[in-house]
Amino acid sequence: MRIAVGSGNPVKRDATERVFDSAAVVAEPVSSGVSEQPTGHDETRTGAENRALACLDADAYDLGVGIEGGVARFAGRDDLFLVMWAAVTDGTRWGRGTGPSLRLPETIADRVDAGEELGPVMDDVLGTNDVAKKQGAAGAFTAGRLSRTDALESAVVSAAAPFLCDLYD
Ligand SMILES: O=c1[nH]c(=O)c2ncn([C@@H]3O[C@H](COP(=O)(O)OP(=O)(O)OP(=O)(O)O)[C@@H](O)[C@H]3O)c2[nH]1
Repeated sequence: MRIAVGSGNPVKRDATERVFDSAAVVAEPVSSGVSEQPTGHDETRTGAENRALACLDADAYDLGVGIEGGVARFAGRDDLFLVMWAAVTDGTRWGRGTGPSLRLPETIADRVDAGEELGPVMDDVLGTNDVAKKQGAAGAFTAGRLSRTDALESAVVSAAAPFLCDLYD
């Protein structure tokens, strides 16, 4: 079984390795086909699906895993959340799932609403470099209690459910 994860970001590979046999996981950086900072669940989910399919096809893998971070509001509410979607496919069957949603502090939400990408905004606010490849916004907002790898692991294992449980067949 060979499994591709469609990103060069090490936290996405780590999250995928926690769910599947780690020796089988290969990082394949691919395009998400959506904007750098996806907005809304639909665009974020589409980015995860595009990555899963693109990396599956990159080198005849058995499973492709796509992970996408985005920002989204819930119906009728003003506050903006960091959300994360994962998709898993073998080319025929699909699994999709989300990780936790974390409310963005207002000053950060305002900058993302104005068009900035969350990762660079977080680096600017925290005085860090590439925080999205380390603890992530999730780690910063939870004082290290929930790293980005932890959060993305939840999304990947949720998306993997149809490949883990025969009730979906
Ligand atoms: O889901 C997340 N959990 C986090 O804790 C987190 N911290 C920062 N970000 C940022 O959210 C944007 C979209 O993420 P993203 O998945 O499209 O891209 P990425 O740049 O991280 O990786 P990739 O494009 O190389 O695969 C990017 O600006 C990331 O920096 C997070 N996203």
